[in-house]
Amino acid sequence: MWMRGGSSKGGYFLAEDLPADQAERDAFLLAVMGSPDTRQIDGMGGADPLTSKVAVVRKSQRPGVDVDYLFLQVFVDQPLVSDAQNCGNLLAGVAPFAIERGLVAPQGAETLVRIYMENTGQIAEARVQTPEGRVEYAGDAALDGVPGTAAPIPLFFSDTAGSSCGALLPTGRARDRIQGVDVTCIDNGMPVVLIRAADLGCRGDETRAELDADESLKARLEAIRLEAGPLMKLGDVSKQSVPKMTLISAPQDGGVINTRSFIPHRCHAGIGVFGALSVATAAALPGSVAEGLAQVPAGASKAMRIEHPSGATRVQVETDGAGAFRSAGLILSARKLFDGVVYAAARASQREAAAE
Ligand SMILES: O=C(O)/C=C(\CC(=O)C(=O)O)C(=O)O
Repeated sequence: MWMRGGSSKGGYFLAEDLPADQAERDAFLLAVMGSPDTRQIDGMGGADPLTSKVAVVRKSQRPGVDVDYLFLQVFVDQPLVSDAQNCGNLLAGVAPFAIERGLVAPQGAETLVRIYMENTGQIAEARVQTPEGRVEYAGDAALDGVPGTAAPIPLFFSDTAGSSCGALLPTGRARDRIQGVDVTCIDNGMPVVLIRAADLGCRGDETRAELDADESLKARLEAIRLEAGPLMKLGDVSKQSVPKMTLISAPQDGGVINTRSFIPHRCHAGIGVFGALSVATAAALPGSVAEGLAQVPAGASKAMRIEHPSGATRVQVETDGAGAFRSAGLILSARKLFDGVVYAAARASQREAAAE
């Protein structure tokens, strides 16, 4: 099934429909998307990292969990399929897909689906509108970066710190200096390196196209990223899509902070879901590079708008007495676009790349 999940789009597969062997599975998915090719002309991918994504879903054997979700990023212009990151946007489509495929029975007007996120070993809860026992996609929830409105899918997370790096602050510090630039390395659902835009000669409000065209900026970011990877306990990240690199600047539209995120080689049209949560966490962290830029609301329960090129992502955060994030929620939506048969035959080069 092809679905929009949040502000991303991708293929949703039942685990049992994919080859069990990982190299065969990856070769098949490269062929499905048409990678590597900047246009992905021979496949379903949309020539953008945000539309070259896969969700693999299965019924869960874990107590209290309905389905397991594995996210796979299929690179556009490299023969790589990576499970090293999670994706909160495709996550929005997992619960409707699970109901559509009969993995979860509808429970009345609204169905709660508990999802184990295999990439990070953490749990998310999603609520899907299911009047008359069927998924309702139409509704009035708007998402910046997605035209129109759709039925809201509230998502809730209570345990996202150290998702891939093992600790909220993987270097043990709120601020590090890499390649002469102050950075904050953080992982509250997504490994992210925050850098003040001004420290790299940027304003922070550049368009996605302007930033994507800035080869010297991208080279600088990549050099910092390759050094940050091992410091963040991610090892060699040269063939990985994490950590994400986020330029921050003062909010321009009443939000907490303004962002431009590289995921990691192209600028995001908005910001990832867990990326936004990690940035929100850094914004509230004393000593981070966001200090002096971020406008963080007072109180234990915080409505935080993270500004990005398409508008803002709204995250509702609950903190404990000491100000540490305890849980977070946000409202996304998803839409079923197509359900059918995808035709793909891996070429020898795709099989060889996937076997490496
Ligand atoms: O950062 C990326 O690669 C893009 C994402 C990931 C995401 O959703 C997240 O951070 O949770 C997206 O917008 O789909």
